Parts: sequence; structure tokens; C-alpha cells
Amino acid sequence: MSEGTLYDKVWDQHKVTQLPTGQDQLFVGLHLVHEVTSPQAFGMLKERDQEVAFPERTHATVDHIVPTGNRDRPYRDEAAENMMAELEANVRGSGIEFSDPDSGNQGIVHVIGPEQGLTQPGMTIVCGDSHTSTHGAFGALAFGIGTSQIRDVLATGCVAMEKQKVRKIEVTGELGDGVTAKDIILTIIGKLGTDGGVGYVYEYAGEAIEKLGMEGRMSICNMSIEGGARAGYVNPDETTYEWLKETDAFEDSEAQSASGSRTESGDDPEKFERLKPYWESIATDDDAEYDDVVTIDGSAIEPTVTWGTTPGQTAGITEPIPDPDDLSEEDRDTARRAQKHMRVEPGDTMEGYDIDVAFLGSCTNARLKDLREAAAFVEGREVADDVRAMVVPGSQRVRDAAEAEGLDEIFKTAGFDWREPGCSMCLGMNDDQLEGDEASASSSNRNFVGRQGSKDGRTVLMSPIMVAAAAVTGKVTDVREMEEVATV
Ligand SMILES: CC(C)[C@H](C(=O)O)[C@@H](O)C(=O)O
Ligand code: SF4
Repeated sequence: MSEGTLYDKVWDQHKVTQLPTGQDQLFVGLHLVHEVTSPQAFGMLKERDQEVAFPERTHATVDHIVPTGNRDRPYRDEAAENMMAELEANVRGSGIEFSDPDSGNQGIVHVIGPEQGLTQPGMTIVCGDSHTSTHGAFGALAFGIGTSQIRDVLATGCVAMEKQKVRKIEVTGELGDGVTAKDIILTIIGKLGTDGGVGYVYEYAGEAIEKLGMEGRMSICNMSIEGGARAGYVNPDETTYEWLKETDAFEDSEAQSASGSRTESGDDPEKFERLKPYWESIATDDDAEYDDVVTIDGSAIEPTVTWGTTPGQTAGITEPIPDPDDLSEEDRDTARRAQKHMRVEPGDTMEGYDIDVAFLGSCTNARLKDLREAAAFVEGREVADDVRAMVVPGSQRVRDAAEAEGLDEIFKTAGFDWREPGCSMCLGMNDDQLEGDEASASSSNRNFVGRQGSKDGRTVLMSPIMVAAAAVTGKVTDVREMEEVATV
């Protein structure tokens, strides 16, 4: 086995050959598919009379267009119904497993892969979606691909790619109260910029990262692409293995192992123990060399929010919004435009910024832990008058687990709308949209102009507990100033 970074090792192990273009051809371990980016690729396959090469390595879900309210078919929105019907037609009879809304497993593609144990360390994972970087939290090499690459993967199980450089981002120290993984990644992108990672994959390391659970690591890897890096990962460790043990892929392993038998379904009882040495072997070696190393003091990170219209325009909650004149020439104009759109002034802080909508959802922050933390804050409090607050769980499994704990009741009692899983107001491809110039406190990952469905809408990105605090006060709020902040 080759030495070096996880990236080098996983790349080398999946490399089939070098192509005449100079790119490498990589074998793909898992191909995730959703309704928005797959139809054209399936169409190209059909035109050539080709079949899906590895249906057992392919998994589909519906997330972007799916309504989060009434899901009776046909969907009220004709475009949504058509996309759903097309996905169904494409996967039906192909052998591709489909986590559809009747399966109990439907959800945002980057939530369902990990929770079903499809996402594993040392794998190559692709999806026609930029936030595929999320799966790197497990020590997988995971990246978003475009339509022609989706076609290639469907037809051959391989993808052509150029190798990237590796930047280690070391987050040292311990996080303060009320500071979460989301604040770490917003801080990283704020420091390195939205283009800072172009040409790199990010390896997140250091004490603050190691101490995070898998949910936090996923939130961080999820936003790698917002920092310009095609992929991001965390080396697998005991936290990773503990999570995996609980998933469908391995949950019976130990029990089966004890009885020493194979199940009727053909599951291998020793699968977990058999795979673990491989997972351990692909972690970055101590003496590995990086193309770049950046160190960030985790103990200095505050609850962090965006003040502008890119995920790189961020400030700690007590930090002043920058004066565009003080920024580099490159950033000046975008900052000016962003401040005009957001109606913020240099020198002010974001604390106290009025919001109309609180959105707790998306593949960045709609997992059980996110909902638990927000619910713990919301319990006994009420959503402010005039604030439209909604929780959109990341998947049906997250929804069910949250309901089993009574989190839905806590949210509903406080005045939140409790909805069905999907991308929802993260990008407003369904009915969940900002109206007019509404401002939202959002746990999602993009604050581009128009992102949440209205061209004048204003999005402030923040952590789930900060969304909960904003929902309650009707303003961007320093969660540390409120009593009883519980992180679970
Ligand atoms: C629809 C899809 C192509 C897109 C992406 O690639 O990220 C979406 O998920 C997003 O977050 O903007
Ligand atoms: S939740 Fe948002 S970021 Fe994630 S896949 Fe859906 S639209 Fe993209």
C-alpha cells in the first residue's frame, strides 16, 4: 500500500489507468443519484442502448423538488411530479435501490447515504451534486460530478478526474460554549475565501475536529465546496467506527458474529471486523506531506454568521462587518453589492439583524443531533411574533427518530412548523420559499442572491442553535447571551 495522505491512498487504490487526456480513470464505489441532475444522464444511456453497469453500487433518492407538506400523488406542482415520475421510470427495473417516500428511508441524498451505512471509509463516492463532499466526513473520497460524468459512471462505474493538491486544515484547541461545527466551517471559508480551495481537497484535522461527532464532521465536509474545494475529509477514527456499527450495513454484525452464523440474506457477520483494518490503513500517515497546511485556533471561534451573499462573507457575532475599502480589490465590489443587498453597514455587527423566517434544515444541518440541540434550546420558549419558523428533517429516519424523542412536539409547541424531509428552503425548488425581501436565519450552506426562492430575499447562514435563538428573538442573536444553552 502506498504511503501518504488518505487522499493519495484512496485515489491510488481506485485508479484504473491514466487516460490520454492526463486525467486518471477512477473506479467508483458508490454512486448516489437524485432527481435533478440524473434525468439527462439516464437519457444519454438510453440513446446508446446501454444499461447501468453497477446498479448494486448505485442508490437513488428524491430530495430537491419533493414537497415537504402534502405528498399525495400526483404532486400539486406539475414540474415536481414530472421529475419524480422520470426518476421512478429510470430506476424501476434497473436494480437501483430507491429510497422513495414510501420506503421510510427517503431524505436528502447526503443524509441518507451515511445513515444507511452506504457511505464508508476508503470509498470513492460520487453524486451529481456539489455537496457530495459531505461523505468525506467518513474518510471517503467524495465529490460532486457533472452530467456527462454521471453518464460515464452509470455506464461504466468509472469517472475521469484530475488529481488535486491536499491542504491540511488543522483546527486546534477546544470550542467555546455555543460554538459548533458550523461555526468552524464558516470561519474557515471566511478566512480562506470561497475560491481558496480551488485545486485542493481539504483534510480537516486537529483536536477540535477529532472531538466532533460524525454530524459535526459532516457539516464541515459538506461546505468544503463553498470554500472552493471539490472534496474534504476527516481521517476515520473510533468515532467513525462507532457510528458505522449502528448503521444497516453493520448493525447485526456483532450479534451474528457471536452466533458465528451467516444470515439468510447472506450478510457477512464478520464484515465490520474484516473491514476495520482496511479503514485504519487508509488514514493519513503521521509523516505524510501536504501541499499546504493552515492552522486555525478553534478556541477563538465565536458563533459565526454571514453578513453578505457568499458563504465566505462571514463574521463572528461580536465582530464588525468589514468596510469594503479595507478588503482586497478583488473582494471590494462583491462586498459592496452584498452589503447593499443585505442592507447592512460596515462597522455594525450582525447581532440584532431582524429576521422574518427561521429555517432549520438542509444537508448541512438537519440531522438528529442538530435537531436535538435546537430543540433543547427551544423547549419552554416561543417563536417570536411575525417569524415563520420551520424544521425540515434531513430524512424520514431523522424525522422518525426525532418524533420518537418528542422533538417534533417541542418544536410545534414553540410555534415551529414541522415538515416532511427534503431540501426545502435550502434552495426553494418546492413551495418552501422566501417571499419578497424577507430575511432568513438559515442552517443551510448557501446565501447567494435568490437562493431561497425570492430574488430580494436575504439569507443569514448560521448554526442550528443560532437559528433556534433567532427564531425565538426575531433577530440574529448571540446564543451565548441566552440562558441554558445546551449542546448535546
Ligand atoms: C441541484 C444540485 C445540482 C445543486 C448542487 O449541486 O449543489 C443543489 O443541491 C445545491 O445545493 O445547489
Ligand atoms: S439540502 Fe441544499 S445543499 Fe443540500 S443537496 Fe439539497 S439543495 Fe443542495
